[in-house]
Amino acid sequence: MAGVQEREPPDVTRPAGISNIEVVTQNFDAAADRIGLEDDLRAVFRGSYREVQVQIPVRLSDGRVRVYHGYRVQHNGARGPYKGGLRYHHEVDLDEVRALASLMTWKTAIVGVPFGGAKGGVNCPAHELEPAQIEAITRQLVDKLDQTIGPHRDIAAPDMNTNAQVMAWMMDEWAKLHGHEPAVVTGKPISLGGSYGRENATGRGLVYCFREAAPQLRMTPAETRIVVQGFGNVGSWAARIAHDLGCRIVGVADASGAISAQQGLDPAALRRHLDEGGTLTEFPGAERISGEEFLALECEVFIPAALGGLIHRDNADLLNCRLVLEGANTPTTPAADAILRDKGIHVVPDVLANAGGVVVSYFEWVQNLQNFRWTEREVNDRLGTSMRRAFREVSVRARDQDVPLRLAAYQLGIERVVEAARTRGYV
Ligand SMILES: NC(=O)c1ccc[n+]([C@@H]2O[C@H](COP(=O)([O-])OP(=O)(O)OC[C@H]3O[C@@H](n4cnc5c(N)ncnc54)[C@H](O)[C@@H]3O)[C@@H](O)[C@H]2O)c1
Repeated sequence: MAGVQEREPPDVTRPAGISNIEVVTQNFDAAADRIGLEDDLRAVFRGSYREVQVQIPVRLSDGRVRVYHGYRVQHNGARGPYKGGLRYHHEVDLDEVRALASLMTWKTAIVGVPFGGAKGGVNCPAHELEPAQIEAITRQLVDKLDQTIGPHRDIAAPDMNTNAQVMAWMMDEWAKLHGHEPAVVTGKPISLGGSYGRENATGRGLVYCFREAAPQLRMTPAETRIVVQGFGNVGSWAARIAHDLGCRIVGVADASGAISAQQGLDPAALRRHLDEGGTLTEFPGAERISGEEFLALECEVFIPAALGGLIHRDNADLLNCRLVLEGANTPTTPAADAILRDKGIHVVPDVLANAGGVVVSYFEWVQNLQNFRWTEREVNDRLGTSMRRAFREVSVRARDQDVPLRLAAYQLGIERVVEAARTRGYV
């Protein structure tokens, strides 16, 4: 299939002029071509099984009512209950949620957890809203998705601008309608049945992937400089865990700007600085740099952990690293992927690299269903086992077929989902 062309992005540090759904569809088609997936089956997996859109009116502090849209897309449930995060962001729309739901289908299959793929979102400007308004939006969303979600139907988790508190409100609202059932969401606070290790699982999973990839690329933690784009849950935990391993964090960007520190910065101190109300660019001991300088920072590992589409046709050539570990979903467009490949930069794709979150979400769900809590050590060890196995299976496929890890990962994921759907008689 001819690739979808990227439109002109506004500047090199803004997302690409190609949507998440176009990126996911191109990646899916490339893998479907390689495994020779028939056109009729392709049509099933290119679309979603169920898409729900609800209206969420909220009264703001100025007394006006503002109407937001809430979405839940269930892409495919052949391998188990639907599973996927919930994103609050003013740019959320149905196409973005569709793309992220489809990614979840392949991701759960690649790491071997028995879930299907789903995603949800509300197009609200989360940073401008009071906690009480976020709570009201969350409770309305659960009421309106009452028949769509459930512990054996569709289980939500945090994503951009949602957190353990939002999951606690979801669980509480669900309990009013159906009785106490913590397994309806994952990523909950520990006090409400959350799992040890869930909060940092995605970042930890990224570091497990780094540990697998490093020997193949002759890298050692002590000689590894890391640049992190996005310093929220995923980026800040990946930075802290990699720093503990001995890596040097030499650049960080968030929505407010970018900094560099060739001698390395302490990501735990940076997290505290931000939590106490400081801004990234005022962090002591680091130099404020432009978005373009940030992308061009010399390092071994670049970790995109913010929005989709931030590495695209017009800025991929700036990257000055040996390995991209995709913490964010769809951070690299297909055109950028090709540019990175030509530059000899390896990419551990989102569907593998950031799967640690859904793996530990699965562990949390299992613990909730068993009413039994594992220790943090058990959770982290089991996460390591899952990530190592997935990384090795994808690497073997990539090596045997001489294809990039992304293509190999999608092929494995699609094959597993198609097999489950066929065996169940769904297709
Ligand atoms: N939270 C999880 O468990 C999880 C799991 C898998 C994938 N992801 C993906 O990881 C990404 C980040 O998720 P999160 O939960 O860490 O979100 P978050 O809201 O905690 O953090 C997002 C970070 O990105 C920064 N950011 C936003 N726009 C930016 C820009 N243009 N340039 C640089 N930084 C920018 C924000 O300032 C913030 O630091 C998303 O793509 C999400 O889908 C998250």
